[in-house]
Amino acid sequence: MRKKIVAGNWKMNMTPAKAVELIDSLKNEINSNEVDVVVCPPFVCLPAVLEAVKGTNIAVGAQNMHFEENGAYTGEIAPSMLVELGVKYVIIGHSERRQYFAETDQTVNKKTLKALEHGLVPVVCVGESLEERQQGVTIDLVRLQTKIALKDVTAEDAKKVVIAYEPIWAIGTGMTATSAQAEEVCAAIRQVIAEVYSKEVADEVRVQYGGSVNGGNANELFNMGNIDGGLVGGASLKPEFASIVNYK
Ligand SMILES: O=C(CO)COP(=O)(O)O
Repeated sequence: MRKKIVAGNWKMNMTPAKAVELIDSLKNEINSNEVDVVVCPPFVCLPAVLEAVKGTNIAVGAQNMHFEENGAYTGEIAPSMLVELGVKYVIIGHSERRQYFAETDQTVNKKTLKALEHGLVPVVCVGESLEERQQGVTIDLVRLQTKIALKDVTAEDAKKVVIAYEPIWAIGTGMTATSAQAEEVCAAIRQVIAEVYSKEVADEVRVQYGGSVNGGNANELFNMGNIDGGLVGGASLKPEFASIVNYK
């Protein structure tokens, strides 16, 4: 049985002080061991958040990292820097990074490989735009994004990867995908993993849904057979995040 995983992507919000306040308000509400809980603050908030979550079940992720070990990449963060802090997860290839920061399926693949090499769990984001959905290419596109992200990843490593299906049209819009739409694509992601690796690997990989998840819709979404939790944006900045984690 796959353990559910609910992650909060804070995006470019919060300051270290505000981050600690949020963790303090969440930590008494989040105490179940049934769900893996992750918060992904901005880089500068990581030390404060890592300190604040000590003694809780909340793990910490980063929102991005570079695929090189170190070097002349002004403004970038290397995997070893995250590992040394105690970060366990890293979001890779969020649609906002693909859209605004020129990330491609190829850089997503390089980052996925590098994260795994460093023992970080990559949360690889895939998903279609509204135009692509209307063109009927959602499944083809998401299959391709998943395949390229996992190129050269071994079967053992692939089991550790989390895939987040985030339809771009559902992000920050309040237009959540229906549970049937989300389930269809998450099932297709699992199917392509089975084709590339095996059913055994596909059965272990966790596939999240992201896009306007909130306290009201988490329950229905997360109870679908192929949806193993969520990647939450806006609602992860509020105490509501606890009700998403405790969705049952
Ligand atoms: O992009 C998202 C999480 O990575 C989803 O954002 P919202 O939950 O704000 O729609």
